[in-house]
Amino acid sequence: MSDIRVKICGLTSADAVTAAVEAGARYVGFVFFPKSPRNIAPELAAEVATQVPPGVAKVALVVNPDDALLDEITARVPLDMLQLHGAETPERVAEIRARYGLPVMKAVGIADAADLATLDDYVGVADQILVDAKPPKEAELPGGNGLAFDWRLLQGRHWSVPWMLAGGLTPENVALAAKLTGARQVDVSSGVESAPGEKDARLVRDFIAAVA
Ligand SMILES: O=C(O)c1ccccc1NCC(=O)[C@H](O)[C@H](O)COP(=O)(O)O
Repeated sequence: MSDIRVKICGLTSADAVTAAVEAGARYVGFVFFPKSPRNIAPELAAEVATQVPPGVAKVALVVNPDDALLDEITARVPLDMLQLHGAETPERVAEIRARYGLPVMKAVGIADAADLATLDDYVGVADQILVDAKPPKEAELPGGNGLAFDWRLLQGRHWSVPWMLAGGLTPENVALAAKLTGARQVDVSSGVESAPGEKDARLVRDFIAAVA
């Protein structure tokens, strides 16, 4: 048992949540970003979140959120963590953490070695960091693009907060990605879908089994 913790992100239905939980996911992610094919209404997220058992963290993914959006989501949905996936500054991360009393995971996009320095800005501010692929300039979405970065960039890197590897992970490549980077937590969205926003229960099982 490798005990790598898996986050399945972008769940949009009760069936998808059940598939993720039954397969052994330790985190389930809900995307609150209207441009995304994985966007979920707070009402539906609230409903499906109630079926998530203790021990599985319910994560709300937001992009440069204002307080009104966060007020609404946190009031309606029983959450365990906020994932900030935009250009939130360390100051804004600290503000959100203090205002909502929830752990915050800050996503940072990586394309080359220079981007790694940005991660350090959030250590000591965020509770966790999500090391993701940097989206292409023309991308509609700041994440969830199914693109990987060069995992060798992370070799020999250590952070004093828990971190998660993301970006283009699939059932086929996740074991190698974890081995090369030393990641103990991994996050996936597109790699376990049959179409954008449609989680495939078999791919979810295969992904988690690949790092079990
Ligand atoms: O998934 C989305 O649609 C999305 C929209 C806006 C910001 C982030 C988004 N997704 C991020 C993730 O699902 C993951 O945290 C991560 O980026 C992995 O995505 P993928 O490469 O698709 O596995």
